[in-house]
Amino acid sequence: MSEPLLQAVDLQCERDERILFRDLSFSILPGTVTRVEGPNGSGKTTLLRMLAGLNDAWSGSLLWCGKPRSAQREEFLRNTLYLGHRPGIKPLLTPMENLRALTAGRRPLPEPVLREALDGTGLTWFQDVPCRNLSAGQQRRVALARLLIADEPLWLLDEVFTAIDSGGVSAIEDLLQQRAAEGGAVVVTTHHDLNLPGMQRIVLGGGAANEC
Ligand SMILES: Nc1ncnc2c1ncn2[C@@H]1O[C@H](COP(=O)(O)OP(=O)(O)OP(=O)(O)O)[C@@H](O)[C@H]1O
Repeated sequence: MSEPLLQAVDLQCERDERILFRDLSFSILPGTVTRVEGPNGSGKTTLLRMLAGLNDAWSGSLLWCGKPRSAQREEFLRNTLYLGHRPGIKPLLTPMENLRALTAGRRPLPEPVLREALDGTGLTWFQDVPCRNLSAGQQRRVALARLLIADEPLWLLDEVFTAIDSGGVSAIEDLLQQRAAEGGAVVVTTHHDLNLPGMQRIVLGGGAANEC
């Protein structure tokens, strides 16, 4: 069996004196898709932000490739793609300008590759329109174009299906499965009824947590 990319051991997180989850342990193996599920306010976004290194208010341990994540933060960040539940795009910039900004600081990608990614999300005719003039789903698609060019082995995706139409939903589901088939790992929160073959589930709610 291959080594986990990410391992969580006895995670606990408290918000406003309420325990969101405790004793939460799980492994994220290469080649897998994991869905974090639970009712509103159960801590899905909080957990994903913890995994992404964006929230330090927790206890327990997180290992990246078998070693404490804190000791190899740069390597972890280089190998992880996090998409938050907001599209995170700038309204005055065009989709192309946004995609360039979203990928800046990573491996520089030539313009045709970025253009192809936007084409792949159905934004061919909107590449030069300011994003504030796009619909909610189209704005989300700009952020999702990152998935078409991402080579990070670990994807942490918060509510990526929000505002996406049914054709887009199946395209994203295919992408997640493709990432796993390529040996990557995906952790996703969603209220959409995602049910991929072999999918692991982390169920939050009621102050306890289970891995299924
Ligand atoms: N920065 C913060 N400070 C204090 N409490 C917070 C903070 N962020 C989130 N919370 C609280 O933590 C709880 C979990 O929030 P979180 O956004 O993780 O839930 P969620 O499961 O993702 O919910 P939803 O399904 O509605 O998106 C909520 O009760 C929220 O009010």
